[in-house]
Amino acid sequence: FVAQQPSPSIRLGSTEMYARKAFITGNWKLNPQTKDEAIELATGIASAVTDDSPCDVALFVPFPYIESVQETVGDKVIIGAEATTPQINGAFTGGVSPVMLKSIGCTWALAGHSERRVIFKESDEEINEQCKMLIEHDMNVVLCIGETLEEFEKELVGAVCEIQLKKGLAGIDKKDLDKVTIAYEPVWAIGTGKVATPEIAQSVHETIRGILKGMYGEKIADSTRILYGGSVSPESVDGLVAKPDIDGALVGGASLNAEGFGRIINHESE
Ligand SMILES: O=C[C@H](O)COP(=O)(O)O
Repeated sequence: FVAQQPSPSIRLGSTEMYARKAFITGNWKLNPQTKDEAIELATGIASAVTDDSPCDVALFVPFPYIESVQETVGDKVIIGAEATTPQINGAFTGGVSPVMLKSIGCTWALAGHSERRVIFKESDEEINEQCKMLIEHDMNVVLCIGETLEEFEKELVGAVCEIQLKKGLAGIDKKDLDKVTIAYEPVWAIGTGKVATPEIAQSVHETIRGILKGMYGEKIADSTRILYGGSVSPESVDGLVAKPDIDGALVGGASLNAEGFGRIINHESE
């Protein structure tokens, strides 16, 4: 069982249909507070991943814990970074580059999380540089996109997703889309307990897949995994992942509880 390089799709016979394997991912954000707690949490999560689990599993964890957590989970869980710096070296205090991450065996990272966009003021252009640099170094990226509550209320969801997708993926070639996962995270649902209904999330995911189709063609759009993020819980996961265009979840708060996240990993699947 090797989870480090999940195959995003399986071609079904001679049809143009692609089956996307579910992908459950956790984002620990600025948690937990010590390395020992991180190892304990990772141990619990890894024990929930079995050969019968219906998905690939990844955890995006704070930089100082990456190596210890990788050792803890072995090849059961992908371990990635929560953010990266697109520059490779030089005077960029606090930066962590893809090359540094690769040197410790870490080949996955998030880009464009709304907390990076809002709190750390990362622009679409900077996020695009991060994505391109990760791909140039043969790493995998989960590009996060999503609208604010105000944009949602003004019915700008499709427009916002299109801008963030097109700017985030600008200059990224079709042949590299197998290294890209998209996470749709409505800002109003993050950490608020207000999960988007499966119907709302499905409708946005369908729109996102349509935008990807326009950018890269049907095959790429059909094989790219699109995750939902925003207050996903053990109770809400089944309804979300049952929808045809929701290929998994990016889970914040609920990934800090091994039992609950284990339930999300081992969600109901057909
Ligand atoms: O990256 C994860 C998202 O920000 C969702 O966080 P949440 O599950 O705590 O709402």
